[in-house]
Amino acid sequence: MSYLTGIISALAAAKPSWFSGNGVEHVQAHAADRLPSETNRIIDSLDAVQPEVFGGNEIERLKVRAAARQLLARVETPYERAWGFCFEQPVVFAALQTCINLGLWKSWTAVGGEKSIDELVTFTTPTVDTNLLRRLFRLLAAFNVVEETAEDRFKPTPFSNSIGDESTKVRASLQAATNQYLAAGHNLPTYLAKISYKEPMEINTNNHSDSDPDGLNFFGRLQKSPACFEAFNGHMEAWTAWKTPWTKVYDTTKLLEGAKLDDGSPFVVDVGGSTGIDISHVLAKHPDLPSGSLILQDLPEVIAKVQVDEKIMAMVHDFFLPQPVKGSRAYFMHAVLHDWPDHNAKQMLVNTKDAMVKGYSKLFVYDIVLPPTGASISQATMDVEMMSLLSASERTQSAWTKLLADAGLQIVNFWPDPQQYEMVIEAEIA
Ligand SMILES: C[S@@+](CC[C@H](N)C(=O)[O-])C[C@H]1O[C@@H](n2cnc3c(N)ncnc32)[C@H](O)[C@@H]1O
Repeated sequence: MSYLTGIISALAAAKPSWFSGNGVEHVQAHAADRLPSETNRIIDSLDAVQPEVFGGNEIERLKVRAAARQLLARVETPYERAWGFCFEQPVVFAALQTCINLGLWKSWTAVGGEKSIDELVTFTTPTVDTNLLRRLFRLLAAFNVVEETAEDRFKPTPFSNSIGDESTKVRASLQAATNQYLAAGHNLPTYLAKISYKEPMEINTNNHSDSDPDGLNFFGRLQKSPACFEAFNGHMEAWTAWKTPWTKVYDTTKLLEGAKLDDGSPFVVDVGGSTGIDISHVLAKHPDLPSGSLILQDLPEVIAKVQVDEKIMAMVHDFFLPQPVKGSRAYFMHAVLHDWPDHNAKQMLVNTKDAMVKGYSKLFVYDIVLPPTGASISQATMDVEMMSLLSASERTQSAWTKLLADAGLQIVNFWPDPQQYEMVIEAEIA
């Protein structure tokens, strides 16, 4: 990976001082022939970074992504950074959502190809004013959402195509932000002042309910609005699919040793497992498991829509009630405990522990473990989003250790994913 190491070194080398106060050099990157050779060399190596160079290696791609974001933080002036956060991002998002509302992405992705602005207008319902769409597309082209090939002509990009391709759940993820995340984020500073800057801990009356038109908390809103429910579950699917499958982080083959499988005993119970991506990873890795030994649990409205292999049993279960599946070899919770403050999370853990058999059952929690320093953008964003939406949080290693100990469980090991985003926490009855 020496090529990639070279790229990261080039990214790390670019510092504001390097431009010697020449504002033009870092603004007019395309006027390469007028720039000094060092500038050209750096721009050339940045331009050479294409998705193909990673050969499908996600770890290397994520390293370069992080370095590129750090590069911008170094090179941008404080004013430019502020402008990006507060002036650019809101209108780019507004343009993306408007085109979702008009059905443009879906229609364009279905046929594909470069289109004129007039052809793009025909994809919209209701029909958008041509000049309105031109203005939105000018912005989207500047942000590389679409490619501008000539005046009033645009090509789709992998990103714009993915918004129009429902299977990617990118549209659902954007829509979930419009439905809930943006209003809550906008409200957070006011809400924190209102509660005198105490750390939010209330699950019913909280920042989300403060920003919701009917005063509902996050899950209450999902239950009331099918559109919010659909968007959030889509976002969950996209997020879970983006992560490393837990069966690649912890070797589940170890669970087969000593497992009772021939008497109809449960093998893995996925608690709050949503549409079943994680439990399906177990079946994919161990296709010979007996029918019914893999169990997916979630709320009734989620289970009603689940489509999993017939070997997986989908079951309605509220995790604040006693766990009805006793003595499973493993109980698994992915991105579930991070939705709840400690006192609620402890209740869920106690309910699980009470169903476990000491010395046989294991609990696996797959969640972010915040490092003492240097949390990534993805980890730290998730932590404050949890505060904003649910009065919940991501946890450090010591917070996990304490939470599990309070529920009568002890941690056997932390298994970090190769992306360095989450860890599988292996635990058993203390
Ligand atoms: C953040 S999602 C995680 C989903 C899944 N484990 C994953 O990682 O993709 C949280 C899940 O908890 C479920 N949930 C919320 N409250 C619940 C409850 N009281 N009982 C069971 N499931 C619940 C939601 O429906 C949702 O599927």
